[in-house]
Amino acid sequence: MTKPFLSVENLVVDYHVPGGTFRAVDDVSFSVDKGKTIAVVGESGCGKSTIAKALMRLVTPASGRIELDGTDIAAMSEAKLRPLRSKFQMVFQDPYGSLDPHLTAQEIVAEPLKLQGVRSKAERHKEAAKLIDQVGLPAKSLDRHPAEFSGGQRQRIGIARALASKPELLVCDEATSALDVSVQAQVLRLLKSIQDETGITYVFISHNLGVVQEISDSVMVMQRGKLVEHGTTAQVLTAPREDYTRKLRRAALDPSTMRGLKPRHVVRSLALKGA
Ligand SMILES: Nc1ncnc2c1ncn2[C@@H]1O[C@H](COP(=O)(O)OP(=O)(O)OP(=O)(O)O)[C@@H](O)[C@H]1O
Repeated sequence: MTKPFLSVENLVVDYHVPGGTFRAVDDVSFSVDKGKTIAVVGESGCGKSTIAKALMRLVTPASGRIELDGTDIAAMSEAKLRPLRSKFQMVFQDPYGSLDPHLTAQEIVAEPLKLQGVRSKAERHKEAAKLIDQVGLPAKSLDRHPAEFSGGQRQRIGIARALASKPELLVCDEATSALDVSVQAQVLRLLKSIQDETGITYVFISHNLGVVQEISDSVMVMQRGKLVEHGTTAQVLTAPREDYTRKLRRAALDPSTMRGLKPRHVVRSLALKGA
């Protein structure tokens, strides 16, 4: 059997808070094979973004292992991490806030290439233009600034920037949540086609079960820092084993929380009701 591309074992993440520590992720283990997508779901504050930050090593876990292609990065020093950082990248929820407003789209996408040691500016810009084309933006986008793009287009620039360093793992933290439903569907299609082409592995954080159903092969459900259920997307969404997952699914079916689901998702989600 081949080893999973990402293997997380007994991950614990603590935050320092006044008077002590707060355990945001408590003994969480999961794995995902190369070229597959795992979704992380759960209510607000359950620890989804903290898992993303730990995978990116933006926070240092208190304990546990994060094996990326066989290398444990959980406790690695920044100096040792630096050459590996291009392997794992992140796409954020806010496509505007995460892009430098003073740079053009081409400069934004070219920047990671500088960090990777591509010395020639012409070379960096050529590669950025290729990536901008790959994410479906027209060539005339190259000289524009973030303010001149729509939310969906900005998210495409964020994806192109994340792909510039040819990562093997992309963590998408609510990457489509700020987008309206049709644009959300386009960005999901884009992510899927990139995965088909490159074999990239995704960790997809979302509160939207419709989106999760669309993109992921497996789902892990978090509650108050703990992993409560983990299985294939079909199993977790159609035949959840845990009450908490059933509650999340019911909440997703509630018309007041349906905003953000495209009609196809609503139909599918409703179809799940009888399952
Ligand atoms: N820097 C921090 N210091 C202290 N506590 C934090 C910090 N960041 C997050 N937390 C706490 O850790 C818990 C998990 O937060 P996290 O952002 O991972 O949740 P989440 O599931 O991503 O939530 P949301 O869906 O609202 O983004 C929350 O209780 C949060 O208040």
